[in-house]
Amino acid sequence: MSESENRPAVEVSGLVKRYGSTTAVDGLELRLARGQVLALLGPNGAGKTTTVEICEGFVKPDAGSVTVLGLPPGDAALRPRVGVMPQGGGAYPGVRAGEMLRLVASCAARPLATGWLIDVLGLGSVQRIPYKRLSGGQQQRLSLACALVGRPELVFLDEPTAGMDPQARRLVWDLVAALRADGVSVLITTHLMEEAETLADQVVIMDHGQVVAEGTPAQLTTEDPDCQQLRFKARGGLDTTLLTAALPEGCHVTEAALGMYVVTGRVDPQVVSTVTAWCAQQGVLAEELNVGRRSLEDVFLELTGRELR
Ligand SMILES: Nc1ncnc2c1ncn2[C@@H]1O[C@H](COP(=O)(O)OP(=O)(O)OP(=O)(O)O)[C@@H](O)[C@H]1O
Repeated sequence: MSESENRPAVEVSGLVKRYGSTTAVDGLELRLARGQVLALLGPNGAGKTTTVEICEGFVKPDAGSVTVLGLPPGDAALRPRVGVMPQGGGAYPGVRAGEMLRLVASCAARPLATGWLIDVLGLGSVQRIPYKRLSGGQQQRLSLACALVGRPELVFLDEPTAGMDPQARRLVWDLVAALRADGVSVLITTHLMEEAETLADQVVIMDHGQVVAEGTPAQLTTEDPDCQQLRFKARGGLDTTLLTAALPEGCHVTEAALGMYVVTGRVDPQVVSTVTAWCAQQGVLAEELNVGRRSLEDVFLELTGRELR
C-alpha cells in the first residue's frame, strides 16, 4: 500500500483563505477518516463552502496544507476518485437531465448504470427535460447523481438536501448511509441538525473560519452532565426568574417559545418535582414534561450565537 493510501480521506491543517478584508477560513484544522461521514456545520458565512471548494481544488488557499486521499487538492489522479456535488448545482443550463448524467458517466472508468441511478433518484420522468427547467430539488438530485456515477472513494456534498422535500431528503440520507456502508468517505455541509445527527460519524462546528467544536453527535450533546434539559409546556408568561430561584444552583429556566419552557442544568428527580410543585403553586399544570440531553441545535446556537448573519 502506498503512503498516500494510509492518509486520511481529507486532512486540513492551518488553512487560511482571505477575500480582501474578509478572512473566510482562519487557521482551520479538519480530519476526515477513511470510510467516515463528516458533517461540517456553521452559520451563513462561517467558511464551509470555501473550505470544501479548497478541498475540491477549485479555490487556492492563502496558507495551510490540505491533502485529499493523500494527494494535493485538484491533482489529476483524484478526478476519477472524488465525487463533487457543489452548492446550487453546476450543470449546463440547456443540457437534458439524462444527457448530463450520461456525459459525466462517460468520463468515468467504471461508471454506475445511469438508468439505475436515474430510477433510484426518482428522475425517470424528467430525463428529457433541460436542466434549467428542472425544479430546485430535481436539480439537486441530478447533481448528486453526477457526483456518485463514477463510484468515487470520497464525496463532497455541499448542502445536498437544501430545497428538497422530505421524501427526497430521506432518499439522500439513505444514499449517504449506503455510501458509508460501502466504505466511501463523505464530507457534507448542512444547516440541518437532524441531517448531521442522522448521518455523521463526526461533526465539526465552525464559525468565523475556525473550528469551535467537534466530536461525535453523542459527544457534542451529552458530554456535560450539567447541561441536561427538562422541557415542559404550560401557560405562557410564567415568571422564569422566580422558577430559576426555586431550583438548585446551576439550573436555569427560559421560555424558548410562548408556553414552552426549558430548564437547563443537572436535571435530577428533585428538579422535576420542584418544577411541577412550583407550577402547581401558580395554579398551572406542567404538561408534556420531557427530560433529555441537549439537542445538537442547542449546542450549535450556544456556540455560534442567535443573531442572524
Ligand atoms: N468569491 C468570494 N469573494 C469574496 N468573498 C467571498 C467569496 N466567497 C466567499 N466569500 C466570503 O467568505 C465568507 C465565507 O463564505 P462561505 O461561502 O465559505 O460561507 P458558508 O459557511 O459556506 O456560508 P453559507 O452557509 O451561507 O453557505 C463569507 O463572508 C463570504 O461572503
